Amino acid sequence: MHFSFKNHKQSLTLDVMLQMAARVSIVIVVVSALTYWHIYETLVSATIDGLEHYIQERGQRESAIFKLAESNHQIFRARFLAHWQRDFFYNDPYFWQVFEQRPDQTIHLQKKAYDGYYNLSGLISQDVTAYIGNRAPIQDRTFRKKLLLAYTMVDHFGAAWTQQFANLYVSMPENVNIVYWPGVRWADNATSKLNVLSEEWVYITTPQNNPERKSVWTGLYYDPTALDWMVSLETPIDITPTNTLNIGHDILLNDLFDRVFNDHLSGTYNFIFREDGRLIAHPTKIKEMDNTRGMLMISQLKDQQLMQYFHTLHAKIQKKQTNYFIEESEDAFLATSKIEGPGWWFVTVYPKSLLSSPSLKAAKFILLLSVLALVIELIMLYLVMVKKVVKPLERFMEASSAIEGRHYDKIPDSVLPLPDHLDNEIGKLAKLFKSMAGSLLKFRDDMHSLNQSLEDQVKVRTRELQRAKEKAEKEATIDSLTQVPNRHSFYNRAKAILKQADHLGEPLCFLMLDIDFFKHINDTYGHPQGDRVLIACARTIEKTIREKDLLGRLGGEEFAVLLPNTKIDEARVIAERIRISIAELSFHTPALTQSYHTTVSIGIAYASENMYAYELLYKHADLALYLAKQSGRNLVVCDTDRLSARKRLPEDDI
Ligand SMILES: Nc1nc2c(ncn2[C@@H]2O[C@H](COP(=O)(O)OP(=O)(O)OP(=O)(O)O)[C@@H](O)[C@H]2O)c(=O)[nH]1
Repeated sequence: MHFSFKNHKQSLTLDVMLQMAARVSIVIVVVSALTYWHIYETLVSATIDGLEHYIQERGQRESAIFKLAESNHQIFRARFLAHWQRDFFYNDPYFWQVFEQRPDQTIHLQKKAYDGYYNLSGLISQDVTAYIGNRAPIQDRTFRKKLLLAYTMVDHFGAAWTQQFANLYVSMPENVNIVYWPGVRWADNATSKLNVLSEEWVYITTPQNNPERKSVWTGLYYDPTALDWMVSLETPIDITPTNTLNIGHDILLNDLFDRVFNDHLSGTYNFIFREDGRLIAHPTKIKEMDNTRGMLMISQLKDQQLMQYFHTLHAKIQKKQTNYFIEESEDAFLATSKIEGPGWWFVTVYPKSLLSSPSLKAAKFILLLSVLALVIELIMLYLVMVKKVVKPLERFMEASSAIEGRHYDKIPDSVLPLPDHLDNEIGKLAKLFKSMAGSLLKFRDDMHSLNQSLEDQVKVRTRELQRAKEKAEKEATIDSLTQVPNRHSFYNRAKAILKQADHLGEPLCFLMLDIDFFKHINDTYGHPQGDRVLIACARTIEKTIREKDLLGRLGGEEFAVLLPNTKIDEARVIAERIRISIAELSFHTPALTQSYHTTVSIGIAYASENMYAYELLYKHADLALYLAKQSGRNLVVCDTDRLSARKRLPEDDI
């Protein structure tokens, strides 16, 4: 049997597979989405932890140089004041051995202070230049003492600190600057026009600009002498409120910028800004910074993303007094740490795409694996469904078709095997199906037997009915006593014969017989004897007439014989033969004590031409019989005899 399916709803396997595929697909999508979400959240958490460590360390690292500068200045100031209070050794000859006055009245250190010479301690002094404006109070011994102590300390400390700093200098409000700067003869070419008080690194230290008298930082600037980005730390030393000086460090920022730009986590970038919105370092804004010589405000840049970062971080800095934190913006995590000293903020921009990308990759991988697993599962399901469900169902369908075709025996006999060996529901169904087919088979056989039995009964009953019918018919047409046609039957048959004779124009005779004195026999010998006489007369008449002749009992002791194709003379011969045969019969009483005889009277009517009517023949025969009775009985009288006798008999006798 072949089953074809127009669509999946007609195939159990396809339907189940499609439904499963649809539901599992939803699960796969949900699982993939959850995987993405879980990995992303895990990565975010791990990244934030890592970033906190990173930014903390990075902040400390980038702050180190600035903190060192501040530390250096504290040491320098303490040492300077200590020397001053202990009345630092000073004498003019020594002062003028290292300083010199130029024609423009400005005072400089002698060239040897830069080129190198053995000082009073026997050590080499070098790399120091100095400029003292021509209006400085050089006549003031205290001023000269301040200059010499400052020079001596710059000479001593400068060499120790050049590893980390470009230089060390001391400036004074009297238009003085003494600089230790290897490789840079800073003051050599300075003329009287130079006023160091106009420089930021000096004027920010004045009591007006720095009333708290603490270390202060200049802004970022590009130093044309050093060809480097710099920031300077200035620390005031107040010998008295009016006698002051400042220590200065120029901190080269190239290394810092280089680290900002190049030392970053993979996929991230760093930038530095100042709390007031000034951009200190940014890998993509170098050109703008050069153009503005380090005075670039973030708001000047038309960079919406950077502005957003700044606003986010600024709000956070204002709110939270902490040196490092992680802030989340729309598209990135902003790991931020304060750089101690100049009050800058170091920011690492960690794009969220760095996290979403691996999360998406993992989710895609899970999705791919799941789809692969689904395809394999569907193939397995298809194979299992075909083996475990479809094949058994096909067996059931074949078996059902067999039952529909009434071939019940094919199932219990396992011509169409059902999976009744299985222990599951299909196995149970198969057993039930087989049992049902067995019941149907038994029912069919029972029905067949019952049918056969009914058919046999019907046959028997039909035969009985036939016999009864035949008997009834016979009883209806045959006289039960004499077994010859009764009056009614004789009449019907005689009419048919008469009709045929009339049609053929054949001659025909009608005999009417009546046993003589029959009442006497009954009365004398009993009614049963009378019956025997009637039977014997009938048998005798039968034997005497021809096969084509028709005998009938008209009633009582009266018989009639129709003789077809018989002329009157032939009829008379037959009638005489009957009369004689009966007369010759001998009867005995049951006890054989007596014997007796009987006779018959016969009337003959002849049918010819227009005489074929039964009633007419009957009447004529009856009249002839009457005449025979009247004439003495045991006689044969023809109708024609009666007519001739008529002439002799009165009409009333008829
Ligand atoms: N045993 C017997 N008697 C019958 C049967 N049918 C009629 N009978 C009797 O036949 C007798 C006829 O008597 P009747 O009509 O007087 O005629 P009959 O005695 O023969 O006198 P005739 O005909 O004049 O010679 C009656 O006694 C009837 O009871 C029958 O089937 N069996």
